[in-house]
Amino acid sequence: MPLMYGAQSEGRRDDETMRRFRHDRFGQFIHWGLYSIPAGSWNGVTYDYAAEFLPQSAGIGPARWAGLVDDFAAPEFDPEAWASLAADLGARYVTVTAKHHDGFCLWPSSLTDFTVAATPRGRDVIGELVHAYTARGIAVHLYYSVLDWHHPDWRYAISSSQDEEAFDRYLSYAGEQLRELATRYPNVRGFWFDGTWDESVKANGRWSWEIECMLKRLIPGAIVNSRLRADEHGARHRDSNGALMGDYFSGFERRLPDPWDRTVTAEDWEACVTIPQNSWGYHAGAEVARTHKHPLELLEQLVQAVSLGGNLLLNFGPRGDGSFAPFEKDVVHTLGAWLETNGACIYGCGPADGWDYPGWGYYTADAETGAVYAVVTRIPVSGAIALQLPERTRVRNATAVATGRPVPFAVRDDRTVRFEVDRASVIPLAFALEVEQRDDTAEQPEV
Ligand SMILES: C[C@@H]1N[C@@H](c2cn(-c3ccccc3)nn2)[C@H](O)[C@@H]1O
Repeated sequence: MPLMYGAQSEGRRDDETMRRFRHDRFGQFIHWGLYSIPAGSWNGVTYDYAAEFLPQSAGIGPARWAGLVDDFAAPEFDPEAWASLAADLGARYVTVTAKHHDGFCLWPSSLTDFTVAATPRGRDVIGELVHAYTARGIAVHLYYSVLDWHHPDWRYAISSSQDEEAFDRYLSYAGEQLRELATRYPNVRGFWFDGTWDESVKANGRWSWEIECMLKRLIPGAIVNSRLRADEHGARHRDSNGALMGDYFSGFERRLPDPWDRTVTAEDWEACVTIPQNSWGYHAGAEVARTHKHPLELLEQLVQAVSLGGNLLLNFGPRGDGSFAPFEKDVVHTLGAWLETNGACIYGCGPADGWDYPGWGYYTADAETGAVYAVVTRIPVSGAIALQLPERTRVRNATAVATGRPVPFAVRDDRTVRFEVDRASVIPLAFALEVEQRDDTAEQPEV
C-alpha cells in the first residue's frame, strides 16, 4: 500500500557508519538519573519493580520526584572512569539515557528547568560523557524517552481537542529537545528511542518520520532505532507493508530471538538486556538479593546475538553517586577478559551460513573473511562435541582462538567432525575453523 510515513529506505544500510555499528556488535547501555538515588526504595519501602519506575511503583507525583534534583550531586561521577570501564568491558559503543520516562534531562536543555543545570554541581553529564567516550574511540548513542511523566502536555491517548492541542505542544517540545541534542552533540552516532508504545505516539507517525529526517539532516549518517517509528496507520517498527523503519530492529528487550531462528538474520537488530532480572536503573535490592545474571550468562547472550546477526546492548545502572556496584564490575572484568583473547569471533562477525545451531554453543563467521568460529558455551560432560558440517564442506584445520594452538579433531563421516574440549574449562571455548568446499562430483558413487 502507498505510505507517506513508512520506511524511508529498503534493505540494510551499507554506509560506513552503519557498517561500523554492525561490526561493533557489543554496546554498553547506561541508565542513570534521579531514579538512581532512591534505587528502588521510598519512605522506607522497597519496591521490587524496576528502579526507574519508582515514581509509578510508589505513587510519587512529579513535584515530589523533582525534589531529588537537589540530591543529584553525583560526587563519584567520573566520565573518564566510565569510559575506561566501557573499554575494559570490550564495548565498542555506549547508549546513555539523556532523558528517561521521568523527564529529567542529563544535559542543560534550554527547553525546561528540569535538568542537570538545576543540580548542586550543574554538570553537563551528556556533554562530559560524549567527550570522554569519544576520546576513547567509543561511539555514543543517546537514549531519549518520548514518554514523559513530568511534562504537563504529555498524553497517553488523545480523547479530546484539548488533548490533541496539549500533545501537539508536547511533540513540539520533544522535537526541539532532539534538535538541541543533535546540535549540541553533533559527534554522537545515533539515537535510541523508547516510550513510543502509547496510542498518542502511535497516532503521530508523521512526527516520528519527521524526527528521523531531522536527525539525519543534522547528523548525516546518524543511526536511529526502529522503536522511534510509526507509520500513518500506527504500525510500529515495521510499516504497514512490513518494511523495517529506522536502521535496525529494536524490539528485543530483555529477550533474544531463539538460537535457531535464522529469520532474524534478514535485518540488522539489537537486543538490550539487564544484569538484574528486571531493573535498568540501579536497584539496591538487586545488589543484595543476588538476583542478577551470572556474567557468563550475559557472555552467552552476546555470542548468541552475533550468531544471529545482531548486536547486544548490555545495561549498567550506575549508583546515584556515580559509582558502579561490584556485581557490575565483575561483569566488566569477566566479559572484558574473554573478549580480549576471543574477540575475533565477535567483532566484525555475524551468522555462519549453512552452519545450523548445534546446541552446545554457536557458530559465527567473520563478515569480511568468511572465517568460521565454533564457540562452545555449554561444555558437555563427555568432553566431546560434534560439528555437523554444511554440505560439501571439509574442515582443514582448527585452532583455539584464545591461544592460537592447533586443536585436534576427528572426521566421523562426510558431514561430521568431532572435537575434544577441555571439560575443566569454566569459560566459553572459541575455535577458528579453516574450511574448504569439497568437490564431490569425482567421488559421487553410481546409483
Ligand atoms: C530500555 C528499557 N525500556 C524501558 C521500559 C520498559 N517498559 C515496559 C513496561 C511494561 C512492560 C514491559 C516493559 N517500559 N519502559 C525501561 O525502563 C528501559 O529504559
